[in-house]
Amino acid sequence: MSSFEIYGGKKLKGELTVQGAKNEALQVLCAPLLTSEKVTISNIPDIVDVNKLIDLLQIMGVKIEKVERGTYVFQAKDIDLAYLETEDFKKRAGSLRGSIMIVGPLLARFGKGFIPKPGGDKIGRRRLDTHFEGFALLGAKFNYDAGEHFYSIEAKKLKGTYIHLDEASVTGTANVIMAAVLAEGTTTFYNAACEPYIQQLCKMLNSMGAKISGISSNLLTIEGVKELGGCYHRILPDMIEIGSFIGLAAMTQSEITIKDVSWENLGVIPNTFRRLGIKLERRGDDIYIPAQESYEIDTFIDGSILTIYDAPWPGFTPDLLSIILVVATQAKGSVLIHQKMFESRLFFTDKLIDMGAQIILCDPHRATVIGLGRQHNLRGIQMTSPDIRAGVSLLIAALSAEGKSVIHNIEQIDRGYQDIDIRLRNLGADIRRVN
Ligand SMILES: CC(=O)N[C@H]1[C@@H](OP(=O)(O)OP(=O)(O)OC[C@H]2O[C@@H](n3ccc(=O)[nH]c3=O)[C@H](O)[C@@H]2O)O[C@H](CO)[C@@H](O)[C@@H]1O
Ligand SMILES: C=C(OP(=O)(O)O)C(=O)O
Repeated sequence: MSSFEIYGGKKLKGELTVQGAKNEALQVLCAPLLTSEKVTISNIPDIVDVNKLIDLLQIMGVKIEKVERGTYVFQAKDIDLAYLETEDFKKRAGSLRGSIMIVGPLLARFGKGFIPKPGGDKIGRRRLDTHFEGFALLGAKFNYDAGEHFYSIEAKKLKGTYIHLDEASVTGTANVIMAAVLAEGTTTFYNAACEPYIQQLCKMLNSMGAKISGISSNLLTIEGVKELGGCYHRILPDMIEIGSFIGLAAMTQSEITIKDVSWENLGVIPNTFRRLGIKLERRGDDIYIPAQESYEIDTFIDGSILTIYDAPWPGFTPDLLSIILVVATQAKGSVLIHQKMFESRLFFTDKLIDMGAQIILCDPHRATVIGLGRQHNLRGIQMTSPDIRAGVSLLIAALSAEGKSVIHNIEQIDRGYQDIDIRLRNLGADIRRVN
């Protein structure tokens, strides 16, 4: 297990280039399974989860050619369906969340799909009902082996229909869309998730020949087509990484420019950080964050304490709430953080409390942060990263803290942040990877 050793309290300065979005990559990497033609994808982040999915696709029979770092050509001509019932498949596919999205394309093109209980962050219950309810409405039969935690699904033919999912699941929506594009007839899909990840997937599928309308809304109309062809697709910059960098700049009182962020795809993210009192400017397609001695949390209009909570897009993404929470620990004022979607994502606050932060964990979903307003600094400690976003939040806390911190289990951070230690060192951070 590797660790980061950090000596905090240094102001950083410089420019950061954003990697391609992890959660978009995990979706669009599954789309080449829908065609026998070549699909080129660029801006693929070089991170553990994405590389695991690329390896899995290759073992399944997809021909993969690396053009350069971040750009690959995929061709799914001969897929080894028998491999999907092996122990090796179960082990590999079960080690990340994104593997679940191979099921929709496999079902649509080959009439069957298999998946073990997928991995990903242990941040609370993460059900898959929406995925399989959607497939079942399209006419598929599914079977769940509770002993083996193994899902199998089958359909001779998928038929377009009206689908209204009970919740706007991100990966569930991606999966059902990829099944519906090759179904016979029209699918009307209501309560679809519409994160930029999904919008990007839909645009990519349309350039492969699919007929999806309503993109960026929660009502999609998908006219099934007989087959799809190749395309070129470029992944957007990772909005979660962008939010993490805004938090990093504020916490470490650093002047940082985040390059080429694709502003129009950031939704409420910049304004949510502004509500913590953080100054940030739009400069072309960059975000400029000046060095700020202090920042003060807004209140609601009536003077009551601000609440920041997650919601499906266009609401605030749950993946940035841990970052918001850590940034609030050094603000002036108080804020209630309400993590509605996941019930185990706020437990990392005990580490921040050990570092000297003032936080009341009200229940598994809610934490009140009473900002220190720089009255005193956080202090470095030894800690273990429980999940990807808590991991980066602890990293930001450590970079702002006095003295030495050690963060263990950084595999969690490597799952989603490419070369994070190298990029931080380029800004002047004192961070070292120890194996
Ligand atoms: C690989 C990937 O893309 N992972 C993302 C994806 O996971 P994933 O697609 O697994 O998450 P889902 O969108 O299915 O749902 C996440 C959780 O939120 C709850 N929920 C969801 C929708 C809703 O309207 N109400 C509600 O309460 C679900 O019950 C579930 O517990 O979306 C999550 C929610 O944005 C992100 O945290 C993950 O980073
Ligand atoms: C929860 C996350 O990832 P995953 O769904 O892959 O576990 C995340 O990216 O914050």
